[in-house]
Amino acid sequence: MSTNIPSFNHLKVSVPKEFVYHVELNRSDKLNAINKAMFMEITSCFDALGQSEDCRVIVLSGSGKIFCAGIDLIDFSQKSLPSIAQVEDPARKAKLLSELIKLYQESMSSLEICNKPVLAAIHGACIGAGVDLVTSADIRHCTKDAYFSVKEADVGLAADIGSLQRLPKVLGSDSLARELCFTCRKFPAQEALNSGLVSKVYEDKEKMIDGVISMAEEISKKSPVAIQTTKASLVYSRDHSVQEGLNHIALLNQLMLQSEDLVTAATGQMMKDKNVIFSKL
Ligand SMILES: CC/C=C\C=C\CC(=O)SCCNC(=O)CCNC(=O)[C@H](O)C(C)(C)COP(=O)(O)OP(=O)(O)OC[C@H]1O[C@@H](n2cnc3c(N)ncnc32)[C@H](O)[C@@H]1OP(=O)(O)O
Repeated sequence: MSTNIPSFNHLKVSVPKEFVYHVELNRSDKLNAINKAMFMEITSCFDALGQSEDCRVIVLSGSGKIFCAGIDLIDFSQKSLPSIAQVEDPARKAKLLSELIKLYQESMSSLEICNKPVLAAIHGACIGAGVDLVTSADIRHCTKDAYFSVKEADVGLAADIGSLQRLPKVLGSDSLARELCFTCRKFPAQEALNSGLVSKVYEDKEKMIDGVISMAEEISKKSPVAIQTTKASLVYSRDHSVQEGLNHIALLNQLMLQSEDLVTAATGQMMKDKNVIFSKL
């Protein structure tokens, strides 16, 4: 299997199966707290994997004790904010803050913008920016010891990098989303499963990683044209009317239905062939 694996300081990228990339948050000594450098690496990583024809599905997990302890509070409060605080003029200060927020937003959104499905595997705890990150993923599974916490209000800010926008849509309950955002309470695995935040709970991390990689492998064997177009349509349709979504997919498929993948896949189905090979995309 010929693969191009990007390397980063705070992310570990591996290829457990052909076309399946595994991205691990890799700052376990700080419980994978996300500092500015790591925010930027997340953007670069998902942009690169979105472009790579060797990558069809991405698994995202955290190394060490927990999935993610949120934004790196030391980096944020002792480096990023003080450097902006030195600027006196409110308009110029606001411009710098806006750039910083947008940089963090872009990082979290890079999972959603990425044209490959992103499967998040969450263990231990998923706090603050961790929730922003996983609500931007396509599929979430967790271990039975996992909990989630929209922690921003506890650290004195309104969440501004995705949770307030995506969580209500993921949960389907505006009341529950507001409860979690206002109280910052721990939201345990079983409740996350019952409310649809995750779609599967595993006994432990090892079983979860095996299970999620196996699902990723299953998806990776399907037509990349079909999978990437399906993601584009699901993401678009979530924020548009049914008719706008239908118009969008009609436009995409007037192109994609011309792909060789349609004939290859349909022939494979008719022949009951489980090992259909699709060209790289
Ligand atoms: C523009 C703004 C954009 C985004 C904003 C996002 C907001 C958020 O993300 S809000 C959430 C912030 N995170 C937190 O409030 C969690 C803080 N951490 C904890 O509460 C605890 O660490 C814990 C997760 C409950 C785990 O506790 P424990 O098992 O006792 O481990 P610790 O000894 O506390 O931590 C080990 C080690 O990690 C460092 N660390 C943990 N969390 C963070 C963090 N968020 N930022 C920086 N560092 C963190 C902790 O300091 C320890 O480091 P040592 O060097 O070993 O002391």
